[in-house]
Amino acid sequence: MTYLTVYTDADAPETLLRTEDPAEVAAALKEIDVRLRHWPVVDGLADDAGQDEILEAYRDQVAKVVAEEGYTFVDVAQLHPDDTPDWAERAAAARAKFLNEHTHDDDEVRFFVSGSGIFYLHVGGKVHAVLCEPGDLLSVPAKTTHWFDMGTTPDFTAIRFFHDDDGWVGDFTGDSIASRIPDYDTIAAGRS
Ligand SMILES: CSCCC(=O)/C(O)=C/O
Ligand SMILES: [Fe+2]
Ligand code: NI
Repeated sequence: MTYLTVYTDADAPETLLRTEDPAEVAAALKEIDVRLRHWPVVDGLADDAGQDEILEAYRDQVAKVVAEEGYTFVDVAQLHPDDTPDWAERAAAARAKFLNEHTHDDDEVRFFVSGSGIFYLHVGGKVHAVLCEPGDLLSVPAKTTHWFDMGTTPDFTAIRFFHDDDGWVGDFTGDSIASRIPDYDTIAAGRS
């Protein structure tokens, strides 16, 4: 279930809202032109399922979004804890890639197949921290300033939709706001 926390973007951010109520979450996101939909989760997909198997499992839903919204490239981003010696290093590098505020020329449309992660949407003096979980399809308009935190122990699989065949391209704003807002680990731990 999606968990939304809203903060002010002040030097000392204040919490304005915390909710898991689906209607409240959807309404708060609609105010900033962000769309949240839900797809039934396909059972039985292993963490080590490959991209083709994942896309096949959601073939009909993906095809509908592609047809309706004109995406030309769809991929799967995923990271799950393993016992390889370089896991901690790879996890930290993957986390760091998205951890500073950035924009995209394309929409950010992501479907959570498994695990979780938080999209922080910085709009109109507020930061909406959207903790996405399996079944959540989040659509963020192009140019929205945002960042993403997968936490110190990343564990997620997400389908991503692009209008650009180059896939993920981010423009970093240089704003340090991400360092002032509670991170994934803090928000997840404080969720009651
Ligand atoms: C959960 S998908 C990986 C993160 C990503 O694609 C993005 O653009 C974060 O801002
Ligand atoms: Fe992004
Ligand atoms: Ni996992």
